[in-house]
Amino acid sequence: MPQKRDKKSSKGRLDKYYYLAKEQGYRARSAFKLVQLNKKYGFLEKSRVLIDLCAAPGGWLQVASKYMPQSSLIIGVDLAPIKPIPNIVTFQDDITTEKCRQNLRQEMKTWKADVVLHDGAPNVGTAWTQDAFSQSELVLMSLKLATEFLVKGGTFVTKVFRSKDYNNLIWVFQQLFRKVEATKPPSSRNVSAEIFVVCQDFIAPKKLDPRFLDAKAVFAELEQEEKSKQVDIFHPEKRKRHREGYEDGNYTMHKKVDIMEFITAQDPILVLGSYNQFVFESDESKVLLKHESTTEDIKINVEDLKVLGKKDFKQLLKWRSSIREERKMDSKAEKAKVETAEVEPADDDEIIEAELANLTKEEAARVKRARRKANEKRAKTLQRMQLNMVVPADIGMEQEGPSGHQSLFGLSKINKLGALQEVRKGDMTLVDNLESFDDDVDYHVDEVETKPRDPDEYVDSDDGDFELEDQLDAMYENYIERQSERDAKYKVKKMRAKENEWKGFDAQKDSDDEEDGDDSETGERRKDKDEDFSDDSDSESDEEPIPTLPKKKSKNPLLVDLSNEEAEMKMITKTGLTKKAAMFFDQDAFKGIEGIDLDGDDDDEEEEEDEDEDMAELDEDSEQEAQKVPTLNGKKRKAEEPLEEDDDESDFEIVAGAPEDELSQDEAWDGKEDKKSKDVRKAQEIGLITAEAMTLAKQLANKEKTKQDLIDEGFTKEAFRDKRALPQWFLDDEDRHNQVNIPVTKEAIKAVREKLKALDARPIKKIAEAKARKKFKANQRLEKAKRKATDIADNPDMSEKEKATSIGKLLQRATKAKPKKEVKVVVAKGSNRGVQGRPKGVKGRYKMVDSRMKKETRALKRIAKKNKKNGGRKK
Ligand SMILES: C[S@@+](CC[C@H](N)C(=O)[O-])C[C@H]1O[C@@H](n2cnc3c(N)ncnc32)[C@H](O)[C@@H]1O
Repeated sequence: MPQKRDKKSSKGRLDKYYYLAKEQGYRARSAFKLVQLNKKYGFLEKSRVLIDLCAAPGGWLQVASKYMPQSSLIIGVDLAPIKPIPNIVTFQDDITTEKCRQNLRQEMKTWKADVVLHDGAPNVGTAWTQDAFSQSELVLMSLKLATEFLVKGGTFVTKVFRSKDYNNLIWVFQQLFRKVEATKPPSSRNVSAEIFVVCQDFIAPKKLDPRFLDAKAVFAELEQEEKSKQVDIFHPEKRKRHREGYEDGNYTMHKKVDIMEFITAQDPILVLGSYNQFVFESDESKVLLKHESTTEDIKINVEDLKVLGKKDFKQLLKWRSSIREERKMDSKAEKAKVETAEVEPADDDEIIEAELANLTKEEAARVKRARRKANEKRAKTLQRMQLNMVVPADIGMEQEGPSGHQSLFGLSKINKLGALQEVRKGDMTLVDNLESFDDDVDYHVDEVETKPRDPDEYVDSDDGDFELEDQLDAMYENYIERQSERDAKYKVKKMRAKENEWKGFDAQKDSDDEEDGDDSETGERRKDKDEDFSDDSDSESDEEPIPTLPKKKSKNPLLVDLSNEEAEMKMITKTGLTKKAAMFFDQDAFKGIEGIDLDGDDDDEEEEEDEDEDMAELDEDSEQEAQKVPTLNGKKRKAEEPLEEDDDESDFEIVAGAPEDELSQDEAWDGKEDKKSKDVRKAQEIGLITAEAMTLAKQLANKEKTKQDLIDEGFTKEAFRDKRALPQWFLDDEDRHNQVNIPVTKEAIKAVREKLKALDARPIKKIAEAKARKKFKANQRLEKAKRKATDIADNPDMSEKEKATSIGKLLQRATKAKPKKEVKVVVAKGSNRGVQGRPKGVKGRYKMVDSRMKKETRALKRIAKKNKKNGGRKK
């Protein structure tokens, strides 16, 4: 059920002045208007007598009493009752009446007022029943009272609304005061048409022409040229809205119209902007009132259109759309009719020009959208970084990367035509076809993105709506892209289990078909797979990029030529390693290890940057290399051999949910097949997990050994031993004593230890998240306190000392740690003996204790003490 809208909070009514007023005990936020006016003109401090006309609820009176000298005479009058304020005289009257004048006279006795204030508004507190003329009249009436009670040289402060009468009023003020200034204090809302006129130095003429204070004479209509009010039907939005005053010829402040006007209007936005209220008066609209889609929210919203928030606004437009749709008011025939009736036939040049203009506009919109998307993405990443949820390395991987030659696959591009699905299947024909009409892809994209808007669509969903749609689109695209990325990663992981070398899509096709089973695999299932890997990608920085492609130069626009990069990779560094190898050993895990510290040139920043960029890829390669080892060791299959997915003896068979086995990870590498699957899987996931793997990887990278050497070494007598017929006791014995002696270097052991240490030190995801959350909340608290402190600091109404204490208290509150929750100790005796779960009458955290536990704790303490005495030696 829709929530009732809180009128007070809409339009940001509860702004900082509202809170400040609350904090400082003012009855109304309007008090700050007088504070600010007085700050500018300084009339209160030097006054002894003040009259506040239209003073309820008394905010201005409070300010006056605060700033005026003690024992000043302050009188407040209003139609509404004013709650008593110490040392202030208040009474209830209509300031336009003689009675009010008499009462004032009585209170003033022989005194003259130094200041007369007037903040009256006829509409306040009631419905908008009065018109602007009454407001101006009220001002004139207050001026009349001011002229009667003001001392010569006194000040008159009044609120006026910008209207046709404004200039006339100012002219009258100028005849009676030497200095007249109109001003809008910062606390007066911009959306309000009110301004304040401060009239200083009252002339106090001996004789006053009564026409100055006669509304009829002052507001006599000036002869005005009746301007043509032709509405530009092609650009209705250009019609100037008189936000801060009244439309010519229309002096009513509150305008209402039957809701059918809004429903049937060609431009509903214009109607919305022109009226204050929609009413259900006509028969047709009465039917609408009972319509099921006319919710309470809609009914409330239409009561005051000037305070509509964006959500309300959209809600109202959507409601209008639904009604129009239901009544078939948007039929194309009708639209066409309107169009043909309104649009004049244009010549060819005009059409071309219009089209060009349209295209430029669309292009600009597209660029803007792209920029916004990029900004959103960046903001999101930054936010995640602030939450410590990512490390910079992650960011690099999340970035789309420069479009064009840098990115490996144009996944988003091929995805546009559903080709990604085909690629998943391994069918490259569609993708290859793309090559020939690459431009078309862009064309299609543009066409989709910049489809001209239906005029009614425009009307029915404001600009904000489109922005929202765009944002959602951006998020969705981002999501899809990530999904395809993950799909690729998923495939890579799977493929790695079967294949040593990437064969390209074509070679991969068959195995992929088998592997994916039916390619019509639902999105649901694919999502599941993604989820399996999602933890990986979210929490680990070592996300895996797509494997390198074959060197064969491909003309396919979707494939990036990496030959140059590969050549670069092969460059020999000063240390004698290939650049690729040097970069591999530049990883954190190898830092500080003498033998592996291969960075020969620390100062070469450029190279370092390059290395950073490619690190992920290299890491991947190295992992692949390392992961090939168990395959080669355990089973003699040549790297170049095609895969046989269904080979039962495949070393990389991943057993789903295989039970944990107790074998050491090292054993994963020595060719033992059955129980090692878990270790192999771990090795696949984590990469270089063992010292042996490190050693082999180092040897490979240093070119001490070739792949062939490793394959050859894999041919041991152990590798071919058929263990199926052997008894378990024998196998266990063999496992224990017949270990293949693999030479492991000191450095490798150290590196592995470092790596494991780093892994241990890394908090688990949940802890990291909780920490991030805690930090985020603390930041928020601090931000809030800062905001409040700024408000206090800006408050002109507080002394420096007051400000300092308030801010101090605020910060103290913000930084104060929450008291630790107490744990109640409950002794398990009496009614609590043998109680399962929470004992009766115990709230919050508790701990059950019993006498046995007490004795045991004491005994433990005693033993510990004894041991300490004996220097830790046991007897
Ligand atoms: C904006 S409020 C004044 C707020 C006041 N300055 C304060 O700070 O609390 C306007 C007031 O004008 C009063 N008012 C309007 N017409 C009046 C009239 N003819 N005579 C007396 N008061 C009137 C309303 O009752 C309302 O309380």
